Amino acid sequence: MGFDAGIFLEILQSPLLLKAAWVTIWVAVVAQTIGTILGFVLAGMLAAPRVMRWPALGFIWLFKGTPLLAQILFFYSALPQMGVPLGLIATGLLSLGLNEGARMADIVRGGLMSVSRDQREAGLALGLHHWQIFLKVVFPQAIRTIVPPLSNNFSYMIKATSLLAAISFAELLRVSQQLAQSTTRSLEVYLAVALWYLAILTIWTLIQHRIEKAVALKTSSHVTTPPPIVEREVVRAEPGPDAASRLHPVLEARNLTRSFGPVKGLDDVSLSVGRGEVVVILGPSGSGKSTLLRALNWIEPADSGDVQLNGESLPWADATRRIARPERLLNERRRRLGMVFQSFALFPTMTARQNVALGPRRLLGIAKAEALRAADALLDKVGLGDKVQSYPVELSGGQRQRVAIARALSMKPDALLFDEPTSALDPESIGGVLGVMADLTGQGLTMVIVTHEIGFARRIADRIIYMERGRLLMDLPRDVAFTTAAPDYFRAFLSREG
Ligand SMILES: Nc1ncnc2c1ncn2[C@@H]1O[C@H](COP(=O)(O)OP(=O)(O)OP(=O)(O)O)[C@@H](O)[C@H]1O
Repeated sequence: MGFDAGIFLEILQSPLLLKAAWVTIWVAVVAQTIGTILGFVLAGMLAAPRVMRWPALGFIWLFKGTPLLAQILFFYSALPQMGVPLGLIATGLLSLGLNEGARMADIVRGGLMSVSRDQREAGLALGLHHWQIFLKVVFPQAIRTIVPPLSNNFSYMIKATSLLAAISFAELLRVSQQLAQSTTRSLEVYLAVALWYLAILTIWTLIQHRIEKAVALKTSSHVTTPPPIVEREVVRAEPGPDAASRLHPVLEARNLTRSFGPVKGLDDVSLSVGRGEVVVILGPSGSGKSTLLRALNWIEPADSGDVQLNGESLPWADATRRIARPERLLNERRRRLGMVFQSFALFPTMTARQNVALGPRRLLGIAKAEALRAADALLDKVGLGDKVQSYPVELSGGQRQRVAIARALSMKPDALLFDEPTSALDPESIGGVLGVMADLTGQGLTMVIVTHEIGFARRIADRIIYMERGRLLMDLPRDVAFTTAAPDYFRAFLSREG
């Protein structure tokens, strides 16, 4: 008997299959809901003292360690014999729901653990109750980690309902078995059922995208109109014929622009940094200093302009025609620029020496023993010879930042970029980090430093750059920048910053 398209279409739309599809959907939804709630309860028990943890562990062990079909048959046949008669619907929902609870417990636990401890501590410090911290702080963040695997589990749940056919539950598979027997058209019937499953799962995939979008971190759609630009005279000292930025330019930005809605993060910024120069970028908060530094390293995209490293051009297209750069090209470029972040950004699962040795080992292909030896030497250089085996969590802020500097140095970069390296530090640690940076300036390294430490800039910079509202307004040698020859707006900034 060959395939008959007419019969297939008739079966596809048959009220029996339609009803069975509906049963499949609601059973999956209710079982998933039971499983998800149970998952949260079990995850809570796992985080509780031992007396609560053991029953949760036992439950998970039992339900994850035995086949779902065996659990369904147990609830269906063994429980009534033990004096607990369950109806067909209860058996189906309970077996799928309990099994899912065991699977969800780990997913929920992973989600809750993904929220960093300082978020809870910040809530406690505000005086929030534990349940308020959970509802307002932890849950909204954890849910972003929980939703993708939860959605995946629900897709599995839709298919797992077919196991209920074993206890004659009238879901899609069971009904199709009956239809195949009564019509003797198994090819058309099973094809129709497969299409039904596919349709349900496709709709679910679309809903899943919506949910993931809804729980993703929001960016504000509020558009602020920037205050009108105050016209300022741009003051740039023309570099002399033997200036490093003219003779040996390492890093050059040409006409970089970057807009965030109506806000101009970078407004036609050009600058050239010569080999061995120490350039400090100053400016009020929000003036575009970090955006510039990140664009120089291709971490932040620019709308247009060009960033040259040792004369090698890597232009951004204009705003309407962004060029997709091959990742390999960008990585090669980034490897030649070391970057130190405000928040240290050390890898928490690695010791100080592993953090420092990672780049040379993995990217420069240096042998492990040699990379570790070099890492120890660099850590010694930044005053952390006794901390090579410590993990980031065991180090103070200042020590972490010094490891970050050693890590940036480990790649022997052409230039080092510092993005407010001391802003997250207490006054005592700031001195140590600035001391290490000051030492580096004496070693011929090319450095671009964004900082609010005016005194430090005054001591170590070769050139001072001043930015305001995304514009580079001043570029002067240090000796001139801190004199009365500097423009009024810069001197006003210095007196404001104290
Ligand atoms: N991802 C973003 N989305 C929207 N606006 C942004 C974004 N990043 C930066 N901006 C805006 O661009 C401007 C420049 O920001 P940037 O972080 O570069 O300033 P900054 O000079 O480094 O400030 P600070 O000294 O406070 O760190 C600011 O007005 C900021 O609000």
